[in-house]
Amino acid sequence: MAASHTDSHPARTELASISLDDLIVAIRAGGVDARLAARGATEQAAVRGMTVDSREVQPGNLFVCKGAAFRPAFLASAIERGACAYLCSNDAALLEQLELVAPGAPHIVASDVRRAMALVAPVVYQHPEQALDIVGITGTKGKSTVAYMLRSILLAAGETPSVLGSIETDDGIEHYESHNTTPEAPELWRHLWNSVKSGRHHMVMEVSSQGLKYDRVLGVPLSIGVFLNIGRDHISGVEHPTFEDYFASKLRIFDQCKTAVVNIDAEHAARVLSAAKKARRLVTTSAQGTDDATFAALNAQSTGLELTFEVVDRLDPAHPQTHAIALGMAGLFNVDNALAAIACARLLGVGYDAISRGLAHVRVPGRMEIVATPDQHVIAIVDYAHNELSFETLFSSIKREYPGRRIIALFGAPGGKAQERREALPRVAGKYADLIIYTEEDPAHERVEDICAELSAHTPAGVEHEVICDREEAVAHALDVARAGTSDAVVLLLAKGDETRQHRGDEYPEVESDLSIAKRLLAP
Ligand SMILES: CC(=O)N[C@H]1[C@@H](OP(=O)(O)OP(=O)(O)OC[C@H]2O[C@@H](n3ccc(=O)[nH]c3=O)[C@H](O)[C@@H]2O)O[C@H](CO)[C@@H](O)[C@@H]1O[C@H](C)C(=O)N[C@@H](C)C(=O)N[C@H](CCC(=O)O)C(=O)O
Ligand SMILES: Nc1ncnc2c1ncn2[C@@H]1O[C@H](COP(=O)(O)OP(=O)(O)OP(=O)(O)O)[C@@H](O)[C@H]1O
Repeated sequence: MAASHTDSHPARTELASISLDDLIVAIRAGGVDARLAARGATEQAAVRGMTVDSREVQPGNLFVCKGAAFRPAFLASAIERGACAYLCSNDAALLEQLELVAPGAPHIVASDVRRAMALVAPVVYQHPEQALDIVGITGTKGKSTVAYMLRSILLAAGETPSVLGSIETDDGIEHYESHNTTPEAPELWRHLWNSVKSGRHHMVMEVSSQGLKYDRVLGVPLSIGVFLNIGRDHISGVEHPTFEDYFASKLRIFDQCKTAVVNIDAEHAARVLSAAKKARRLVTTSAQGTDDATFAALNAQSTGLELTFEVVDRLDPAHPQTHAIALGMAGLFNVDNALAAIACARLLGVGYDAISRGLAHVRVPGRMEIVATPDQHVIAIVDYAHNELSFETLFSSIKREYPGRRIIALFGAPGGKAQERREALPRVAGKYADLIIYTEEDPAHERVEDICAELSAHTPAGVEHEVICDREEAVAHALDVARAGTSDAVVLLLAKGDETRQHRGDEYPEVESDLSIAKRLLAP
């Protein structure tokens, strides 16, 4: 997919200036009303780049005034930093306030400022999508994992894809720990532009339900849209009011993708498949080996240190092919994720040599990372699972993958939020674990002792458990207990992944990550 249109595109290194009139045309073409104000000053208003954050304004930027927490002072500061014009909503009181802080500044007034900023962003950033294959991945669980798997495969194939998701943002020019899974439209288009500027051909991005609902990805053409799974999550006053709203938001991914990749084993698959008809092409995956799927996995097994399976590839139905895959991660659910990554890679024209190498060496930070003693008596797994849904998936998978091993689980619960986890997590872990160790997990303004006492109180009767508030000490103790045991053990270090900070009070002090402690103590 990539090479055909990428190679025909000339290299671009600098953004051109765009007139406000051109931006108005783009907004109106997208069905949003817009008008230009302070026309007399517009000769100076040649736009180069744009932003929604006054703290990031560069000279020549268009500044977008939007948001619940927006203050006119942000515009004043944006102008001071060199913004040449602003975009705002058609609200008389707001317009009056903005005129006071930026008298005579040229601006565009739009009937829907969120959609308007998404409509102008591709024009400001000179349509970088024409030179990229953009892969969008949505689902309740597994988005980051699939993104990293696909990146690893593309790297093995000699490409350097950009990545945008909940863990990191890397577009070849900017590289940082992400704030949101899917950024606001102007930021997103800047990352697409940077990708083109740095000579990249692919953007692999996680697409959150919030991103879809609030038009952050409006107009971003996806070569491939992946729908992994859907479960109850992100339902709250500040996210989605209902499961229906959450589900419907996620299904919007099919409005903008050429090829849809759908996991047909997931719950609600029939509705997902029906929505996926909007895409020009449908490709399906199944880890249950079904003959109906375009990509199916057979004989999935864990060796303790890796997962192996065979993939049956029916992308060309007349010539199905089967390949052996080894994945350097734990968790049978990662076969679902690997199939999605394989499907994307194949659609992008990558062969099985690079697919096998990419998957064998993939590392997804803090997700099902394995550290073992040389004799494999103790296998530690660092994972990010932190809610009921991911605990249930993780523990049931571990029980099947490591039959006969003693299961020692270590986790806590965060302070000041998600109160129900204090009942749910011990209940789920208690069904599978032989020993649970409760410890610190971002206590914020609560006492770790109190949170752990609540977790202890909800532990099912008869399940052995301990409290060790100092997380480093707790991890060391879990590994010591496992090492000293007569039977082989798997130690699950949960919920923090490879995070290196604890949220204590208003501070975020640095701590050693679970992964680093496990490596130091088990495999120095
Ligand atoms: C704080 C908050 O709740 N913000 C939500 C709100 O944004 P908003 O447009 O009203 O903007 P705001 O946050 O009130 O800030 C006002 C504006 O002032 C600007 N500003 C601020 C300070 C300053 O000095 N100068 C300045 O210019 C800010 O850049 C911003 O543009 O309304 C938007 C929709 O209308 C939400 O997307 C957005 O969610 C924030 C970004 C957020 O973190 N949301 C989470 C729930 C989220 O999106 N999560 C998903 C992952 C979860 C999933 O899988 O669905 C994600 O994609 O990250
Ligand atoms: N396909 C899957 N099905 C169920 N659980 C999964 C799947 N993939 C990963 N998980 C679990 O979810 C956790 C988070 O995985 P990942 O970061 O890939 O998901 P995500 O969709 O990006 O999540 P988030 O939206 O929370 O950032 C993993 O640590 C693992 O426990």
